[in-house]
Amino acid sequence: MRILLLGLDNAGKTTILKALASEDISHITPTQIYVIDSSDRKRFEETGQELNELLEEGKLSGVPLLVYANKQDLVNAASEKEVAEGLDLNGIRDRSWQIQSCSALTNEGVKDGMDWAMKVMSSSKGKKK
Ligand SMILES: Nc1nc2c(ncn2[C@@H]2O[C@H](COP(=O)(O)OP(=O)(O)OP(=O)(O)O)[C@@H](O)[C@H]2O)c(=O)[nH]1
Repeated sequence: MRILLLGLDNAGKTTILKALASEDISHITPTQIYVIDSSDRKRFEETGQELNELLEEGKLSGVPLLVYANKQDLVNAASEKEVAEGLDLNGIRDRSWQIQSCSALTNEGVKDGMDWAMKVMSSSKGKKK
């Protein structure tokens, strides 16, 4: 049971981990979770490039991807749709993926992302070697 929690510096990974610590995540299997600081638009291109490199990593091939559009509590946060467009997520065709807006600070949306991860992993159980 493994989750990769990735993202640029300052995206909110540690804060999401802390938010998740109060949730039951004992049933999660390999899922890639990518964290975006939705308020930091000038780094969308950089974070998109990093994500694309990860998607090309052979060891992560086919691994479901959850993108947390974090820091939604900030007034200047980009919406889920804007983040998806900024990172060209609609071009991802080789795996299940989902974007989830959240605020690790207020805990909003964090569990919804995990619920998706659990659902997608339980439905793909047995399909992987
Ligand atoms: N407003 C707001 N701030 C957040 C949120 N999540 C994280 N932060 C803040 O953003 C900063 C970076 O958060 P971290 O959780 O340390 O980010 P990280 O991705 O672990 O950063 P690195 O250790 O640099 O890789 C901290 O000041 C957090 O308090 C959020 O949802 N909303």
